[in-house]
Amino acid sequence: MIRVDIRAKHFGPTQVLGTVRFDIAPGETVALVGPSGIGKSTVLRIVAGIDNRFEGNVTRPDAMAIVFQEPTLLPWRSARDNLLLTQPGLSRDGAERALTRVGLEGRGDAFPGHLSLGQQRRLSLARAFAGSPELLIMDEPFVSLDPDMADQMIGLSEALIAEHRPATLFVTHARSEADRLADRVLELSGTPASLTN
Ligand SMILES: Nc1ncnc2c1ncn2[C@@H]1O[C@H](COP(=O)(O)OP(=O)(O)OP(=O)(O)O)[C@@H](O)[C@H]1O
Repeated sequence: MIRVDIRAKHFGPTQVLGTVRFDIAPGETVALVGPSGIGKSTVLRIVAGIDNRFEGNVTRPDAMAIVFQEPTLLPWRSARDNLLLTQPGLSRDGAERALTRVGLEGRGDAFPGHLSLGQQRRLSLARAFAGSPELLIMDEPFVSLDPDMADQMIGLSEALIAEHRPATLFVTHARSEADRLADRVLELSGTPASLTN
């Protein structure tokens, strides 16, 4: 169980978040929506443990993966090494299977710069799921993709989530994405932004 209990978050003198409280059950997918600048990424960073400067508590599992807006791949390492370096327990065969699962069969030796943006995003997804995360966090993972590619990536994410069943929290601007992928949609509102659910 992921338990988020944020009571306040300030940037300098500005209070950005008030009470933000929600749980995510194992296997549940939750979308976080709200207007631009309200604090969605700030909530994600706190839930992920990247930002510890807030008032409140977050209970999260150790096995966690984060997918950012832009693929954060190591440019001088092959696609295979991008998986193996972050998942040392993964075998070479396991890496090949993970690449094949996202449509990158036989591309293990390719460097990220030689992959298309869509392929880089597929590799990021493969890397996120390779560690069998109990908690998956995604920050606008489908933004700036053309509609066809966004549709493919959403479909792939949906399938991987169904196979691995992590608790998933993702931010999106697109209500259609939230409705398609999420079991539950949480909306941040107000100043400072809050949410109790
Ligand atoms: N490191 C920082 N220092 C100061 N202010 C910040 C910092 N990071 C974010 N903020 C401010 O906190 C507020 C919330 O930002 P955040 O990025 O969480 O919003 P968001 O809802 O994710 O926005 P968007 O949908 O546009 O990505 C904004 O007013 C932003 O300017």
